[in-house]
Amino acid sequence: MSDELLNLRKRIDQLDGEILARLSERARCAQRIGEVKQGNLYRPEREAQVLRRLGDANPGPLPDKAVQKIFREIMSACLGLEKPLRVAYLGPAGTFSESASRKHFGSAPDFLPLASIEDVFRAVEAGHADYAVVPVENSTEGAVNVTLDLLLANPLKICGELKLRIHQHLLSRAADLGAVKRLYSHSQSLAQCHEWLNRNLGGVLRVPVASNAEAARLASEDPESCAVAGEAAGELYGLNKLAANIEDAPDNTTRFLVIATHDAGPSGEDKTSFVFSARNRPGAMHTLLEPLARHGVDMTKLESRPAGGGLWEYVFYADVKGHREEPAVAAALNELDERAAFVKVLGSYPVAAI
Ligand SMILES: O=C(O)C(=O)C[C@]1(C(=O)O)C=C[C@@H](O)C=C1
Repeated sequence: MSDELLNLRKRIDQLDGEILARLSERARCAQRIGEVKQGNLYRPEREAQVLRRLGDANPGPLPDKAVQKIFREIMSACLGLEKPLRVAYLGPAGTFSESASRKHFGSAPDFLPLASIEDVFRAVEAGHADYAVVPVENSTEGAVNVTLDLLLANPLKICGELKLRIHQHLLSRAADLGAVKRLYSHSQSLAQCHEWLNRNLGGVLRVPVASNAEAARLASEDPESCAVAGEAAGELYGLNKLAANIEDAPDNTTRFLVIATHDAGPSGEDKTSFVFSARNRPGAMHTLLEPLARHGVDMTKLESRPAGGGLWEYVFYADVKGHREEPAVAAALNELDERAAFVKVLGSYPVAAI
């Protein structure tokens, strides 16, 4: 071994020792915070501030995202010392919802895969889970209506959001595409990759199944099958990646919400989500949204859903920039409340930090 290599490794050992000593000191601080702070131990607003500050202060050469991932895990482990969290998601293990849950909470919590989005909401309401991660919209497929309907019907709040780039891979026990006779996947993933599949696997039978993870499990049992699924499912079932990133839209992304019995405190860069319904009168929508414009509140999303009560009656889901405790947002929501048939604030939460 060259002298230079030897010396560099010695330096790394020394630095690792220093990092470890500092990490232990940080963990003791977090433990003490857990004893002195009142209320919820998990503080999404504080975590978002830590991640943003470190992203801004990063001197390199590590990319901001890499630094933030490391600190996400550090905070996850520190919070685990204060209290292990239980996080519910739409299972089975290996789904994109699991990847989203781990991206947001790190690996310290106990993760609880459940059979439906309804079950996920119910688990938090019944206290079987502290938090839940649910998909709310996909850049190619649009809104996840079950989630929107449950947000309206439920007393639970939104305390966070995150975005996950959805990369679909062709996974199999087979060594190459030529040996494959059947393809399993969730219908949404088949839709997201149909152009690639038509070009490369036109003659192969496509079998829609309940989830990508289930598709990977089936492919692991039969070397003549393959699955379209994400990285996590492929690793869980030990499959070869025959082709990577086969999604047709290069920026395929799903937005997830974090659900709890409470929302988040102000972090300095927040969003507020609410649902409202309009009285059926000409110009009603303009009257309702006018206070937002007058108070300088930016709307980032507006989505309609049938109200369920009568034909052609709608509820509207809106996201605005800012926290509900900020004066402009509070004033605009108050005025909206006076004018609308119904308003429900779903929560204020930090804009996705990573
Ligand atoms: O600041 C706190 O309230 C902490 O508990 C510390 C800490 C952290 O590790 O930085 C851990 C968990 C919280 O969700 C936020 C931050």
